[in-house]
Amino acid sequence: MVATADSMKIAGCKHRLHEYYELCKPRVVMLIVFTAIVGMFLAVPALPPLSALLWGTLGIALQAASAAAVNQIIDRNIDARMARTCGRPLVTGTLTITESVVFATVIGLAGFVVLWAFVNPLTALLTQFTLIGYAGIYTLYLKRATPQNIVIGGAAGAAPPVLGWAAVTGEVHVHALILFAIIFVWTPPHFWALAIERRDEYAKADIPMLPVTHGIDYTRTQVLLYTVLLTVVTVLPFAIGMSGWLYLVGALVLDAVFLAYAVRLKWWPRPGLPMRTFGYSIVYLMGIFTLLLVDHYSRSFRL
Ligand code: HEM
Ligand SMILES: CC(C)=CCC/C(C)=C/CC/C(C)=C/COP(=O)(O)OP(=O)(O)O
Repeated sequence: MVATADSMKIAGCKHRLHEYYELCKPRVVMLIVFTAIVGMFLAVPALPPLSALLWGTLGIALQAASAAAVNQIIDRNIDARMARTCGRPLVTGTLTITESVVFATVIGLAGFVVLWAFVNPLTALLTQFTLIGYAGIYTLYLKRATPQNIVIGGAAGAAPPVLGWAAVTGEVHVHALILFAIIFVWTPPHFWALAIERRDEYAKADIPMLPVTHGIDYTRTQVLLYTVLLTVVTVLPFAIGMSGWLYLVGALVLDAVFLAYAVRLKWWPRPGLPMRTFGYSIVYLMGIFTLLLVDHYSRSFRL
């Protein structure tokens, strides 16, 4: 009997820990942190200092997780109205608002202190602005105000490689801004592919996402146009000598597949294609940043 009560307590504890984990949007944050780490490695010809790498990664991850938690606190009523998000901890009530606010504040402050004390003030401040950009400007205002919400708000999601670069060098380099541009232009096709699939849910929740305000066909056109622009932007690292042939060839293959998805979505749409395009967008971004990294070291060490 005692053993059963204990094991129930442990199970309850594990469940709550899992809910805090979900509050951080862990899979999105992992990809965000990956792009920041690539920014750190690209910032120097050899290996970045271990201290900047470890503390920088920890600080950026804590602040990104805090931003995601604040997003869920602010959006709890919207999340409750959409099937995709109605299982979130603040909607189901497994976490209270107070618990979530305390959690988001503690990890956000911890992230800021880590960056300020062990990395550099520039990275701490830029990461804090990024948090405010996503949790404050995008979530609180843009998301509810304009169908261009994710184009403007995308700047926050695109900042992490710049943060990683700044963590290692203490400056914002033009090469870091090219990494920013890649994620910035990638965000609309990433999100609008999903929004096409979830159009009715956004309409129900009164969120002016592009497929709700301008229709699905117009959104498909925008996905295609941004994917074309993305192809151009992903050639820039090669064009300015930041990356080599290995990167260029790999990036063009990834671009060709993304374009094929976008073209099919526009002229040969069928059920399931928007979600497959969305899924591919994630593979694509991981692929582009992995190529940048591998190409960088293949050139540094003349592999
Ligand atoms: C304003 C910018 C962005 C918006 C509006 C957005 C929107 C979304 C949405 C709504 C989902 C949830 C899909 C679902 O629940 O099925 C999602 C998933 C995802 N996003 Fe984004 N995203 C943005 C930026 C980013 C950035 C910058 C990254 C990474 C660098 C990213 C990586 C991911 C990943 C990895 C997933 C899959 C998560 C999972 O499997 O649970 N997103 N995005
Ligand atoms: C380093 C740092 C502070 C980074 C912060 C940037 C960050 C966490 C960006 C996340 C992008 C994202 C998941 C947007 C979706 O929000 P949504 O509200 O439209 O999606 P939802 O409906 O799934 O909640």
